Amino acid sequence: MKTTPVDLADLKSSVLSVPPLARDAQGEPSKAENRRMVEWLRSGDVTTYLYGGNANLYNFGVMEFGRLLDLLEEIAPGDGWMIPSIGADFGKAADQAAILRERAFPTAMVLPLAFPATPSGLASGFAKLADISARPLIAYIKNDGFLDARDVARLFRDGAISALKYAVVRAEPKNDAYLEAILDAVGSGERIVSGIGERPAIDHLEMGLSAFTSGSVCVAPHLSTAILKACREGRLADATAIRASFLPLEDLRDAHSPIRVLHEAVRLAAICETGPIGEFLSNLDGAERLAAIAAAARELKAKSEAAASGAERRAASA
Ligand SMILES: N[C@@H](CC=O)C(=O)O
Repeated sequence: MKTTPVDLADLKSSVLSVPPLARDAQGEPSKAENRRMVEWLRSGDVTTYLYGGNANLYNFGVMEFGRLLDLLEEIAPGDGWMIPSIGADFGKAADQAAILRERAFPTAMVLPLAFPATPSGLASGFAKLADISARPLIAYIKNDGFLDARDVARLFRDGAISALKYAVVRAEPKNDAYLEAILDAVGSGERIVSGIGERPAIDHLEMGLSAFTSGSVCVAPHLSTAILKACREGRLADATAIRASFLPLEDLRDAHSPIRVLHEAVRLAAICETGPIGEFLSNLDGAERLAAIAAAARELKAKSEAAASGAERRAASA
């Protein structure tokens, strides 16, 4: 597992997968099933695993946190970068940051608390959490104005954060005054990752962001990696064509809850048995809805497998 400080190459080198957390029938995180998830991602050259919203860590207890960190260490590939999340409220985040201080994880992401919180209160809280954990953290902006752009720049300068996950949904991702203000204040997008999956990722990379996070990468890692690679090589038409394969599943995620649909999609595509989704959420039901998710997830996974075997064939004949 990567234990060195986060550098620019770490942020650029892989899609940042945001996996669901597989749990057993008793609701305990399952080492075997989460390992299957990570191995499938690794087969598609995905080396970064960010356990946050899709893992329902918003509702994960402090007393279980150490055991989760143990599990993440155990299932991490040798070159894997595991990123746990802390929070969302300050008190829970501070308790988790104290646990993190004793561990080798290079960073953790702070889950966003929209209420009760103010931009300046969040900025000073982030600095305290970085002190408690003794490492720079990853900030996660999901709502307009969550943090002041100048505070984001200051948190970077002071070493309180090493990256920002930017996830404010816009009808037109390139028309985003808040993101522009953050980019102006920080001076570059090299430590900012697009945080809303494949849909806005190409536009965000064009705007200078370094990479993107994704839930659906858990179904189709080879294709998501191909989007990142195509963007890096300036093949935007190729990236856009590959992205089209993700839209049926992304549409279902947007319609019925991104977290809940992903949890079932991974199971229905036979990637791993995800089990119960965790407290304060409930697994999706409804035969018709699950059938639609299964069809979209299986088709997307099949395309990822086809891309993988095409790449293997090309490598063998080269
Ligand atoms: N929310 C997005 C990106 C991850 O944070 C997704 O699940 O695709």
